[in-house]
Amino acid sequence: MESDAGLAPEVESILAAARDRGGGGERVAVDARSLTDAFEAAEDDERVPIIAEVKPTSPTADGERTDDPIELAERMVEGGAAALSVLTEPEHFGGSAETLERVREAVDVPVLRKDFVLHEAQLDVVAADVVLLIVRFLDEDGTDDLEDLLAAARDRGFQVLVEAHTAAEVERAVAAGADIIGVNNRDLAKLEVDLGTFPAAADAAPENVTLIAESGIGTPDDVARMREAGADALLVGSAIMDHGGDSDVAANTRRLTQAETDT
Ligand SMILES: O=C(O)c1ccccc1NCC(=O)[C@H](O)[C@H](O)COP(=O)(O)O
Repeated sequence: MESDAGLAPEVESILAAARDRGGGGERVAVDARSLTDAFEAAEDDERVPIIAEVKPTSPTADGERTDDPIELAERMVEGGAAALSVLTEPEHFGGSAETLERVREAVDVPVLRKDFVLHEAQLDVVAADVVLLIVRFLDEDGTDDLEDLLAAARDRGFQVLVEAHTAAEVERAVAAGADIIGVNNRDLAKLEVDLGTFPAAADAAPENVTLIAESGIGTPDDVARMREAGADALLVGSAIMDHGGDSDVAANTRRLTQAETDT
């Protein structure tokens, strides 16, 4: 990859580790649980479609959550999560492929693999229902192209969440053929969160794209703001995990999944 000028040191470190990480071995073949069906089921049940993230820690977290990730995942589903996201990045987020595998066995909702995939071989690490591809970190020297990775992921049976941060990146994702696009409110260059990001970028996506608002969402008011701006679903980590605390992740999830029904 070219120079990472302008990236926060933590992000440079994440990308350096991702470049060094190899792939799995055997080619993965997935019979994926449908993410859009899970969102529809949540809507039918009057739950806000939330992807709750099992994220033991992160460069911006206030501490670590050391409870059993499988129990956390099960409690998130009890709280109404339509889907789960599991960090598999080990060095900065405390994740692992093994955790994802165990979570996916323990729950029946779709599971997103959250990692920094730069090369096709890195898709062959673990079966998940959805994989993440981040526009900003692809199409650079030393990484595979977004289009090629999207096709390689679909060939293996994965659904693909393509992550953007600006309207231009949403357009890039659409041009590459993405049908599920996340707009990250966290600027991955500087690690700053601005909830104005999703509303500013969402209009660049056509109607037929499933749009997910990511990061920095913590309250029912934040849920309302993202939904009014066109979010079909929301990805929430820190506010549910309560890093450094020990609050009930089922209650934390329920507060957001019930945001449109509680008065
Ligand atoms: O969360 C971080 O600190 C972080 C740092 C560097 C790169 C990526 C990072 N997060 C990835 C994510 O997109 C979030 O885990 C996800 O959207 C949930 O965000 P939040 O609800 O704010 O925990």
